[in-house]
Amino acid sequence: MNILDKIVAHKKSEVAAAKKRFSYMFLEESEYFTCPTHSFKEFLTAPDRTGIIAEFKRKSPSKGVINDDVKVEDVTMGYNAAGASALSVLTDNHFFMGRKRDLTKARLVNQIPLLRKDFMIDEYQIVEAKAIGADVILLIAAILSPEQIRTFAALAKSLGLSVLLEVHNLEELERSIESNLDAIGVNNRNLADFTVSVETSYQLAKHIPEEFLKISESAISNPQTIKELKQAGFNGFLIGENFMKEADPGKAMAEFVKEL
Ligand SMILES: O=P(O)(O)OC[C@@H](O)[C@@H](O)c1c[nH]c2ccccc12
Repeated sequence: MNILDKIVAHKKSEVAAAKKRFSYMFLEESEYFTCPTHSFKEFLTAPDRTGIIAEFKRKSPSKGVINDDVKVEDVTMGYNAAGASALSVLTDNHFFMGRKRDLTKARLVNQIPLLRKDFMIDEYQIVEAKAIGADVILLIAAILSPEQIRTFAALAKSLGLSVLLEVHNLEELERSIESNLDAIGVNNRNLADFTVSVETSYQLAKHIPEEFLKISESAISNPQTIKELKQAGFNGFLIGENFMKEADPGKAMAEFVKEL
């Protein structure tokens, strides 16, 4: 079993347990449930922002523990002050040491789009994303059927959430693309074996229709790469480890942004 299969298997049992403990009705009681969301498109195309989607990630299956010594409020406020267009917070606990509570803590102190970074395999998680304060959900093409992508995206839209579809190759892109998506993210990391190449973004860019935001995800560690990705038509740049590996990730981002 590759890592992605393991994550999905674990996620299925996690979601089944969560569903038993908290009903949909309970989720809908959240104060966030009726709150208006921040538009991913608007913030990513705002001229006074960097296009960077800055990620809070303590640990990953590929790198192990990256940073377990920082507070989510401090890091996300630092990212925001450094010009992040959006924030990404891992909520998977078993593989990434994230918590749903991390996302809600980031929500309380930031007024820019907040992406729930998790492995969505069930409608319940989308309703839950809204209830914990997210603005954007991630749908990973590698683990979802076109039918699931369609129904999950429609549900997200009905809740006012933006949808980021993640693809890693042309086949995933072609089978998954549909009108309820807001952004297409090209993951430069192959989630099945962890190899990374920014080339993946350049190769797929021309196949992404104009109407969708283009995001390049993972393995970005150099401001020059962002300049080149912008030239290739990318609007957004998802960066995690390069900032999180530093003692003060917000400060690391502020330094990085000076060279853009
Ligand atoms: O830390 P990096 O290499 O900058 O990557 C960030 C982000 O793209 C990565 O965390 C990611 C991309 N797609 C995912 C899906 C699930 C979990 C994590 C991810």
